[in-house]
Amino acid sequence: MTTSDPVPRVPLLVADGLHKTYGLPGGGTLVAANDVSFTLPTGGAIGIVGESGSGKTTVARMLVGLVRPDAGTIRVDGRDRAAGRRRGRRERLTRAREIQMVFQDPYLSLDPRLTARQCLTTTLRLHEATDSAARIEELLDVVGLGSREADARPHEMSGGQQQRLAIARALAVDPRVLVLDEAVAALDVSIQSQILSLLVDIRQATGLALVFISHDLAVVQHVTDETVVVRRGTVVEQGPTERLLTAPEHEYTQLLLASVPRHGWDPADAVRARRAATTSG
Ligand SMILES: Nc1ncnc2c1ncn2[C@@H]1O[C@H](COP(=O)(O)OP(=O)(O)OP(=O)(O)O)[C@@H](O)[C@H]1O
Repeated sequence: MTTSDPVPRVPLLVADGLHKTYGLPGGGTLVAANDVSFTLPTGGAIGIVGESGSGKTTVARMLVGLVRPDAGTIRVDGRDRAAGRRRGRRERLTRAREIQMVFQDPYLSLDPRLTARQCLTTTLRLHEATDSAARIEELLDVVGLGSREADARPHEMSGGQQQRLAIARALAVDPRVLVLDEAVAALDVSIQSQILSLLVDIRQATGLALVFISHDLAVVQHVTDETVVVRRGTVVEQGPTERLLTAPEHEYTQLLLASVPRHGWDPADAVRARRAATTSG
């Protein structure tokens, strides 16, 4: 795995000034995303990192169209994703093909009644794509699922196998961008690394661009070139992932880094970093 492979510079995805405020049940409002902007080149990979509640999922859901921004635009290949919102089924399918999402909990996102093969067939038919046996075998092969898993239902698979199927389902429609929201957070570390290296391989083989969302800077480093650090809905730092890991400028990024357990790690460092980040607001 490497974070230094050259990527083409053509902007594929441009998120500009995304803003989202939620109404709270007891009255009042909460700003979950405040002027969030970033650019993803064709075949690039960007991380969105922050602690729980920092607004990462809100940004992910805006990208795929599950949450409507109050302000801001999302463009893929220069085309505003909000433009086709009110049009028909074909337009919706086109939009879905641009950006696909993989969620944290594959079990909840998969239909429990369908085998892996049936899941992929259903997705391909929905998108009016070729649902040939060869295409399904190809997708299963890309994510490393064998013939046993092909005929298994989600409850007969491990968490890692379920997440592989969720990735295969997302890839089935040949998306330009894959958004992964805490996609490895629920998996144990050895399975996490398998899925991360699978993503790196897929990106290299297909030129698929990735938006990789995680609370964990250590995880993001394996798959991304650039990272956006979000705190309470606001971008506090953004730059090459390697630079953020070696020379983080903002106290909050320093806190995230200090919180990653590693060789010689002292939890007291994380406590000190949190104190510094809290003092700085
Ligand atoms: N539908 C909603 N209505 C009201 N508040 C919401 C809604 N969705 C999210 N929030 C709030 O917005 C803030 C950002 O939530 P979001 O899920 O985007 O953060 P996150 O960084 O993805 O956190 P996590 O990693 O825990 O999922 C949180 O304070 C959350 O409670």
